[in-house]
Parts: sequence; structure tokens; C-alpha cells
Amino acid sequence: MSRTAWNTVNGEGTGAAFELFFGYPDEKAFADTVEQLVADKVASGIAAQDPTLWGPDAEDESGKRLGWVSLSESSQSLVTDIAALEVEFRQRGMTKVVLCGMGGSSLAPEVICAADGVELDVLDSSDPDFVRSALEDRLDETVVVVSSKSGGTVETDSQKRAFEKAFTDAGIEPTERIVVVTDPGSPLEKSAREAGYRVFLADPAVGGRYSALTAFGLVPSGLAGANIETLLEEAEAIRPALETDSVDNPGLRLGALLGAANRAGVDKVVLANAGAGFAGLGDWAEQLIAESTGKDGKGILPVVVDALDSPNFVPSTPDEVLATFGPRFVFGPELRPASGWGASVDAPLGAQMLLWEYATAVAGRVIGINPFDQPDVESAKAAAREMLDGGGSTPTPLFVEGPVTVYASEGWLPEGTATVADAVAALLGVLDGEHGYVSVQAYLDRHRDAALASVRDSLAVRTGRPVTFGWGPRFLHSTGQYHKGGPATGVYLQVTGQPEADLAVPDRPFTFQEFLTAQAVGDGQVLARKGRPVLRLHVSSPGDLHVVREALA
Ligand SMILES: O=P(O)(O)OC[C@H]1O[C@H](O)[C@H](O)[C@@H](O)[C@@H]1O
Repeated sequence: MSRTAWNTVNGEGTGAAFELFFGYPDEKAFADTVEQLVADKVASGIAAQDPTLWGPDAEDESGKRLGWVSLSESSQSLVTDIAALEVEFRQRGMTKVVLCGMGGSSLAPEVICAADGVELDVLDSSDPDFVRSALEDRLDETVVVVSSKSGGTVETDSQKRAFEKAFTDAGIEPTERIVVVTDPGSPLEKSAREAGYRVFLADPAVGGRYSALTAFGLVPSGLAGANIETLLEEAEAIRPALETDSVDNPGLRLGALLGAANRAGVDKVVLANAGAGFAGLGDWAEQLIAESTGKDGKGILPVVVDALDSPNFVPSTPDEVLATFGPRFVFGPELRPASGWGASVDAPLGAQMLLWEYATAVAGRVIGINPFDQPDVESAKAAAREMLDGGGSTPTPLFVEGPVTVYASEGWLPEGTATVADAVAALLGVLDGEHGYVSVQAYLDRHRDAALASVRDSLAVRTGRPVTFGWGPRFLHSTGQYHKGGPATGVYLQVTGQPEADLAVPDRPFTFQEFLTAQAVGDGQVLARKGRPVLRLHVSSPGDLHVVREALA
């Protein structure tokens, strides 16, 4: 493999603060890709919302999903209303904002608020212990934002019901505390208007994962006290550079890099924070990249790591692009991506968001997929619904060892396997050494059980392969699309558990724990039907989770 050549483009003279370093082992593949994109006027085409850029099959969806390109301007009108409501809530003594929402309806506000150091309690779970802890903390000072584009996401509806009941039981009028963000005409808009809630309508021409600068990103963030005006200004400043058909366009360059690398078989991107004040950007970009590209057996798998010295970043594998966000340029003679492909993006948060959105749309064109649909997300939802309706087949455990009950999909676990350690070793044993990856999927309380996330690093060291870690059901609305629709290269390790106590979903025929279990089992069944190896470790109590952690070390 030839040596990486490092190049840079920056916003000097344009009024925008950005710098993109990028490196590649194959100058020709990269340069040809960029030149073709410039010749095809892809940047100005995206800006003009041309739906034909991703081919005839994608045209229908693209025609409804390109509104994000001008949000930095059009969303300015929201700022005053949000600021006025924030002042009103503050004067009424509200100190806490809870956001009920999944995927594109919660990941952007999470990173925006963390970047500004303001508190936002993101409730993107159906874990009963997690939901209960959100309900029990300062309810008398809580404002709840219920965000759902479709208005039909069951997690979000369940969380809303739980808060409505908690407020009512506490003698608090829900209409004084609940704010709804949704698309015009959704069932949630209808029910919210009937209930008398405040409603913010978002731009329906923007898909969830591109909605950071719509009401979905701005309302919860602004109510929590984040500076949303600056965020929009940052995006607006980089916009001209992203809309120009030029080889210096950072969106074209980053998209070309991800796309050309993918075509060369380098199909993962490892995302690390290099000194940016917004560590959570990786989780947001993960949904954008995985859900946009992971389909039709193709895709780019985002691997989010905690630190620059995390395994998968150092050392990396030959199927990974290394990407950083933040001011530190980390690549040099001591650190080169094993693949030769790397990128480093330094820009303020609003600019990062618009830049990665452009780059993802561009990469989609280079790879040859439709970056605006998510065809495999629905299958997991349908399987969960079937389980809840009593229609799905209840899985039979293979064996029990101490506090852990073990389940496995068919066809890969050697007969007679009787210990957790052997089952884990067998799963890792079927991992492909060239393109394989491990996906750990923990359907647990992501605050209480946070320590489990350390298994990402231990498994990466143990296998020498890319490892992702996702909390269920949060990841179902993010990397879940890639796992089912992308290349069949993963092995899947689900971790489920008994909660401290279950919780009813008001006026629904299931509890939160029943719903959570149905989601894990349903998604596992969909993966298994697609021939992916799935191992599920179920722990009998939260206190026993360390047994699983040790087995995966
Ligand atoms: O905002 P909602 O309609 O509730 O959708 C929340 C999430 O649901 C699905 O999983 C989609 O695949 C995501 O792209 C979306 O962000």
C-alpha cells in the first residue's frame, strides 16, 4: 500500500471557520471521484434540492427530503419563539428539560446541549428503570418535550403517556409542562392539539437524521438554554463553501473520501473526538452515516470510540477510515490509518453538522445508494409489534449459567456449548478477519449500566476487529438500519436483563419491560432471518451485569 498523502482545505477568505485535513493511499481514485462530482455539479445540485442526484429509484424519496440544505437560514424564524418560551418556563421555576424522542428526534439536541454545557435529560429508552428515574427526578420542576416526526414511534408515545400520568398523579396540569414537536398532519399533532399542548411543527421536507437544524434540534436545545442562534450562524457561514462546485469544497472532499474508500473495500469509519468541545458528535454522526448508507448490502459502518488511543483507532484495521473532529490534527509519522484513508474536521458544531450532512449525501451518490430512506428499520418494529401481540415465537434458552441465560440464533453455535465463555468465544470465532465487525447491543439502563460500555474496547483488543456498542432501543433508530441492511459482515451480541422493577405503559396492553424485551427479541429474529449470528446474554438482575462484562473482557 502506498503512503498516505495529507492535504487540507480551509475556510480562509470565506468567513467560515473550518479546516479539513484528508489523506488517502490512492490519489487517483480520490482525485477522480472529486473531479467527477465537480463535473456533475453535485454540490450546487444538492443546494438546489435536485432529487435526481441519487438515481431514478431514489428520486421519489429525495424529492421529499432535501429541505435541510437551507435550514441555517429558514430556521432563524424559530429562535425568537423558542427563546420566549424558555424565559417563560424559567420564570415559572422550571429547572429541568426532559426530551422524549428517538434517533433523529433526540441525537442532535443531546450533542448541542452537551456542547453548550446545559442540562438536557434525553429519555430515548423503553427500559423501565431508566424511564422511572426520569419520572422521579424533580418532576415539579420538569418540562417535557415530546419529539416525533412521524408521531407514531411507540417508545416516544409510551414515554409521553408515562409523563402525562406522572404529572396528573402529582396534581400538575400536563398542558402546562408538555411541548410537542412533530410534522404537520401527524397523529401526534392531532392528539397534541386536542390535549391542548404547545406544538412546534417541523419542516416535513427534512428526514429525521438531517433534522438537527429544524425544530427537532432547536426546540429542546433552546428550552434547555443552549445558544441555538450561534449554532445556526455557524452552519450558515459554511454553507456557501458547501454549495460550490469546486475541488476545494469540504463537503465534496469528505464525501468523496468516504465514498472512494468504500468502493476500495474500506467500509468502516472510526470517529474520534480530537479536542472538540462536543464529544457527542460521534453519536449523532453515527446515525447520519449508518442509516443513510447502510442498505442494499452496502454501506459505511461508523465505529464511535471514546478516545484517540482507543483500540480500532490505535491500532486501526485495513478496512477503516479514521476520522476525527476537533482542532487537534492527530495524524503524522507516528499515527497513520492502516488503510491509508483518514480525515480530520475542525469546525464549530453548526458547521460540522451541515458539513457531515453534505458529505453523507455525497458519499451516498458515490456508493450508489439512496441516502434518504431507511428500508430495514421497519422490520424490527414489525417484529416487536408481533411479539407484543402474542404472535411472535418465544425464544427457548439454550442453557443457564449462574445469573446468565443464553439464547442463540441457529447455525453457528457448536452443539453442546454449555458456558457463557464458550458461547462468546464461538461467536467471536465466526467473525470474518477481513471485513467482520462485532456489534454489542445492550437493552439496559444506559445511565446505571454505563460501565458495560467498556466491553467495546476489550472486545476490540480481543478480536483485533472493529467493535460497535449501542444501547437498545436507541441504536435501533441509528445503526440498526446498517446491521440489517448493510453488508452481512457483523456478529451480534445482545445483552438484556431483568429490571429492578417493571413499569406500566399507561392505557396500553404492555409494560415497558415487555416492550423492551419484544424489541430485543424482535430485532434478534430479524437479524437471524438474514443469516446474521446472534447471541443473547440475559442477566437475572442489574447487580449481576459484571458477570457479562467479565465474560466479554
Ligand atoms: O421522529 P420519529 O418519527 O419518532 O422517528 C424516530 C426515528 O425512527 C426511525 O427509527 C427512523 O429510522 C429514524 O430515522 C428516526 O429518527
